[in-house]
Amino acid sequence: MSTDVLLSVEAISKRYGGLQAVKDLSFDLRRGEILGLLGPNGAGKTTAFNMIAGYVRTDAGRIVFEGRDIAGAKPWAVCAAGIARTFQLSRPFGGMTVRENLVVGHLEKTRDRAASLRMADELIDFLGLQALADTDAELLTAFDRRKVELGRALSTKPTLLLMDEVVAGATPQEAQTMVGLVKRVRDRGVTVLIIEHVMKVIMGLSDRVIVMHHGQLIANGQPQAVVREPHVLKAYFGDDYVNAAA
Ligand SMILES: Nc1ncnc2c1ncn2[C@@H]1O[C@H](COP(=O)(O)OP(=O)(O)OP(=O)(O)O)[C@@H](O)[C@H]1O
Repeated sequence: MSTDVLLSVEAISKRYGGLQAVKDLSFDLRRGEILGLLGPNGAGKTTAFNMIAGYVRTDAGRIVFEGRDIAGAKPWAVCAAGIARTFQLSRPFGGMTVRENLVVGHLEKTRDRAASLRMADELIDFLGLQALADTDAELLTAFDRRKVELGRALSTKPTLLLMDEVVAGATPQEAQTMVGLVKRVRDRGVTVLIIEHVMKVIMGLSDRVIVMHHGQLIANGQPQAVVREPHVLKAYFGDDYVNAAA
């Protein structure tokens, strides 16, 4: 892993009416790392994520990607700059096969149909979806739809991939498969920022984790060390847990 900073989030904030969803959030993402974003429900993770992806406008702060401030850029411009995302709820295009779903994102960038088809087949192999390549994506299991979702994000050839809860509702075996896939995504040279509730998954996957609580960053470091910090335990489990553990 290099120490080269790919993304620098600098004091971003977002308020919804009386609620400060994200407050002065700053962190760096190094090229080639898998960074886990943790935090209890309502901590502001999805809002922060959506600000980076251009789906939510920042009230303040800068989001510097490859040296350029992209705060306020529209989702398509963020994608064109090299940032792709997956959604919590996978929504492949129905009425289109798995292969067609994977062609679309790439075709938008290149307009080269032959190259897009080659790339789709390469992604189908990568994701282990060979047997389902010609199946309507709407007919897939929830987990296979998630794989297609990942494939669609990868089809745009991102430098940075933002992943939102990729193992929600998955069986332990499926979660294991997804962890392996995300590691191989990184091995392809893609940097990953991942929101995940399942602690075991994030611990096994992340090079580093950051923790949000009430819209603010409360921890940043090695997964094993961060989850032992008393204020992180308190944010997750409340005072009783910390007192009981003491
Ligand atoms: N569009 C919105 N309008 C008003 N309030 C919002 C909006 N989006 C999020 N919020 C509020 O902002 C706070 C942060 O929400 P956010 O979804 O970012 O948290 P989260 O950490 O992703 O939570 P979860 O783990 O439950 O997905 C919450 O209190 C939420 O209710």
